[in-house]
Amino acid sequence: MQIQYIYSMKILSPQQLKAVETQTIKIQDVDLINLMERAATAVLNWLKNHMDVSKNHFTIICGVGNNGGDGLALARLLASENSHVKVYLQKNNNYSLDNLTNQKRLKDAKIPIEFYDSETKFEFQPFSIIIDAIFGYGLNRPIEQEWISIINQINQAENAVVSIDVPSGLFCDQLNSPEDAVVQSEVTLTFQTPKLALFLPENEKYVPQFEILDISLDWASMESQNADFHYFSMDQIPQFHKGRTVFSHKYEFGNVVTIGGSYGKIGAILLTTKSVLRSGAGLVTAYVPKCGCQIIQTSFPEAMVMTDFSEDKIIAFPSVDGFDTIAIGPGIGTDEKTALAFAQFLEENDLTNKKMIIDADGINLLAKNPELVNKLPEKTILTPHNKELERLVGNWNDSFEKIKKTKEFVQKNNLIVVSKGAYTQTYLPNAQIYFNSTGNPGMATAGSGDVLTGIIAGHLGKGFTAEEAALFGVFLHGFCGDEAAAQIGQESLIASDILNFIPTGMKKLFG
Ligand SMILES: NC(=O)C1=CN([C@@H]2O[C@H](COP(=O)(O)OP(=O)(O)OC[C@H]3O[C@@H](n4cnc5c(N)ncnc54)[C@H](O)[C@@H]3O)[C@@H](O)[C@H]2O)[C@@H](O)CC1
Ligand SMILES: [K+]
Repeated sequence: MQIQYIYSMKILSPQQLKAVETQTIKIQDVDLINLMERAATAVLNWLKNHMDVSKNHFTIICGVGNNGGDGLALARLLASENSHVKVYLQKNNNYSLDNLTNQKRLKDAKIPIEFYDSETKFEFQPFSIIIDAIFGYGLNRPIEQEWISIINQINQAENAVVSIDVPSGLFCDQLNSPEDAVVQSEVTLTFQTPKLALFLPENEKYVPQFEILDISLDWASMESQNADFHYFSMDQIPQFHKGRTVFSHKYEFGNVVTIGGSYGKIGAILLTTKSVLRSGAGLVTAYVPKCGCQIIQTSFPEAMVMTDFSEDKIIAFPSVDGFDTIAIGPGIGTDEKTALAFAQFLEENDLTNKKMIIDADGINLLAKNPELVNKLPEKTILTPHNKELERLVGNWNDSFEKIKKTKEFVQKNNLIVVSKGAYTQTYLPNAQIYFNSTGNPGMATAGSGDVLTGIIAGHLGKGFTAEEAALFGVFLHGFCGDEAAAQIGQESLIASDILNFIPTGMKKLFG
């Protein structure tokens, strides 16, 4: 089978989307009305995959532009599937051309349209699904005062709300102010490529989840746009598969050392070390305080163990001469002696050709002594939580400030930062930022980050570049967490489950 390699899905601005739309129309020799029909059909198909549309009632609230046009076209398609539809359209004399065309098509199909204005009181039937098609990416100012009651009625209704393309009132690439009126969707069905706003924690109440619907916009036109933000999803996976051959031996897949653990926190470095090997690396050695030796040897015989001469914490780092990949941090603690040993390690070793990942308390040790950042080998991967990241780059007031500060930090120091959370953000030194597509809230659990560190270290060992290991490691971690959640649910998911599902996840991805 010929595998089509796709490097990334670009996250485009409204202006870029408009440009892609125009180029698609030209290249594919179609009209906008055809793209609108594709969009409405994609929404219809999504609905059909999730429910029996003929047994459902839909209240479709349309605006005056092309988002509204999508809603009108959807109303016609749903009616032809014998759904019950109630169509509301904003009273106006400035409709877009294709909105007008779809109004006519509804009239021809004898589907009534009820016009609303700012005074209208909607009567939502119980259980009717509200389709929000008021504004899409064309929003260029906050929704005006007089229309706020329309949005409020949607938000206050008990009904489920599905937003088309973007929740109405939400800006695609800037933050709304908290007092703006924005539709709170259950799910947003966004066309072709996700919009930046959908990833930002500030917008969680408007977009708790989204799905991307393919409407076959011209791929080359999308690729030709300059974008700083990308979405890393299934499409990028095949290129990351580096398989084994019959003559492969363990020394080809890296020699990784994991350095961490302290009394009471040996579990963290154990999870990391196991994940390294489960990810397909050849050899792994855990470097732990003496108290960790027996624990690791007993529960994970495949690992080698070296011990510090201290019983309960690391106070001297090992020689890393024979290792190509170094993972530092899980369970290591922030004791003064450990901090000193860490500083000495970075200052006295030539790490130029080493691949390195630092997590958890390793990051806190760095933050305590910020000039140590200069001693890290290039493209060292740091995997902080927000609190740990703040210690490195300073506080931020909103997502855009976080993005700016982290981007500067990464570029200045030639590092990679994996900022963990929903849609984990990976910042590459070339200023590109990737949002991850896998994972679930059940993975916000103790030890989950330790598993991620091991997965990334394992892939570094296997010969992935730092960029590949970070992006794919984050994806795989989320993917295995999703597999685990599918089997055992999110609520009781623990980090060992993510680890135990690495084989299932890898097999599912690569066969
Ligand atoms: N991406 C694509 O290629 C396609 C997009 N389509 C749809 O087209 C939408 C974009 O359509 P439009 O550009 O017509 O824009 P919208 O339908 O989002 O908005 C309509 C118009 O309202 C005006 N407006 C903006 N902010 C306002 C405010 N606060 N109060 C009152 N009026 C305001 C603007 O002039 C804007 O053009 C997408 O979101 C999507 O739903 C599809 O129809 C077809 C293909
Ligand atoms: K919308």
